[in-house]
Amino acid sequence: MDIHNAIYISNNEDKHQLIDRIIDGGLFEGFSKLKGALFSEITLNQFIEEEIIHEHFDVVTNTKNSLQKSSEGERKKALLNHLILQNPEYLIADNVFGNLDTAAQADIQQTLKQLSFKIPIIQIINRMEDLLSFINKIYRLEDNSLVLIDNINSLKTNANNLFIESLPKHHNSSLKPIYKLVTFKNVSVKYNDRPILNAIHWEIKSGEFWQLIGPNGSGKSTMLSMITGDNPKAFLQDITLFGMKKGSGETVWDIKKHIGYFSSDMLRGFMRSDSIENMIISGFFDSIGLYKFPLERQTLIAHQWLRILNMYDIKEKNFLSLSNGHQRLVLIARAMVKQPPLLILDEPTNGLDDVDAQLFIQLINKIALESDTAILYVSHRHEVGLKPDFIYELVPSESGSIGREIET
Ligand SMILES: Nc1ncnc2c1ncn2[C@@H]1O[C@H](COP(=O)(O)OP(=O)(O)OP(=O)(O)O)[C@@H](O)[C@H]1O
Repeated sequence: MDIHNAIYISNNEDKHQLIDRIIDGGLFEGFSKLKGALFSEITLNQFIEEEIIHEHFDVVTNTKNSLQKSSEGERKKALLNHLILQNPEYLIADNVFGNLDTAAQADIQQTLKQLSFKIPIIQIINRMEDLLSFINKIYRLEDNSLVLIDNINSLKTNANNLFIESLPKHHNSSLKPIYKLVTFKNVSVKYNDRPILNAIHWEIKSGEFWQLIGPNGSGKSTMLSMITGDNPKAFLQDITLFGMKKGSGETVWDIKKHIGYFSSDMLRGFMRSDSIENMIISGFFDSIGLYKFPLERQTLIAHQWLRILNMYDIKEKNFLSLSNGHQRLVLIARAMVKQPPLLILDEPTNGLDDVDAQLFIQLINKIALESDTAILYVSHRHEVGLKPDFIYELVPSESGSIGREIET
């Protein structure tokens, strides 16, 4: 019946403006008269804000939790069901698979396919592998107009190896070397009597590169929050972090000084205007944006990172003027300047386009190869080119997820 369109955009394009133009009917004729729905993280964030302000929730998840307390996957499924119930006359589907595991992807794909028999769907994509099977036409934006793409392969680009400079040599003498960074012994967690993690035994040692995988809701974020010190449930467990037994009087700062952290959510709502250079230096102070005066040594290390990223010449530029992909590279440098024993990357490529995702992966592999920092990379997506040493998988069961190490 209907024609289903996709628009391929890079991280340099203004997605909000694009969505507004679709809704106004400026890109596809007749849409201004129809009632549309937007399946996007933009809509999800609006509902989450509503929940916070009004303390009631409109969108109900499978587990009957609020969106705030739900996993990313649960949120997306709940949002799509909610939107369909509003009987839209067309749907804009943006970053459909971001943060979804394989089973949830198949589920959402199936729901959208059913919907495509009834209403037109416009998909906004920045990863070609995310293209929905029923899409008839693919466009890209050129000078604000849509240009039809005849050959998908013409979009495939290779990010060349751009990070040539070596990483700064070891200099962080304030932390004593620790071999076992994270030890979980028999860790089990429940929320409201619902078992989430079941007897997890896991260890991350110095310099190791781990990927943590598991379907939506299996407890990956829960595991991370117990490492970063943000989850009170960790106090009841046998967990040792950076040589300190959990609950032995350690402060959150004792833990955080060992960790560099990046998540694709970090910049949500970030508006502060600061230079790229200051953004990197702020990693020494665990702030986002610079509020203190740096030491000369700290500035020099930040300059080394600017050269690695090929951004030295633009170091005075406003961080916010960079593309989303380049902002993430800067935030990795920010997380790395203090040479943390552990770098945590939580769904780091969510929302990146193909080229920027390749660049990002290159930088992470380089850090794994050239530094003593251990890496914990949490993601559903199998990233082509990512080279972890070990994979830890959470496998859900009635009595909570069990963990196992699988072949890389
Ligand atoms: N504070 C909380 N109160 C109640 N339930 C919670 C809370 N935090 C998480 N949960 C539930 O625990 C389960 C595990 O959530 P978690 O976010 O750790 O999973 P995940 O593997 O990170 O999922 P995703 O990949 O979808 O982000 C989910 O079912 C979630 O709804």
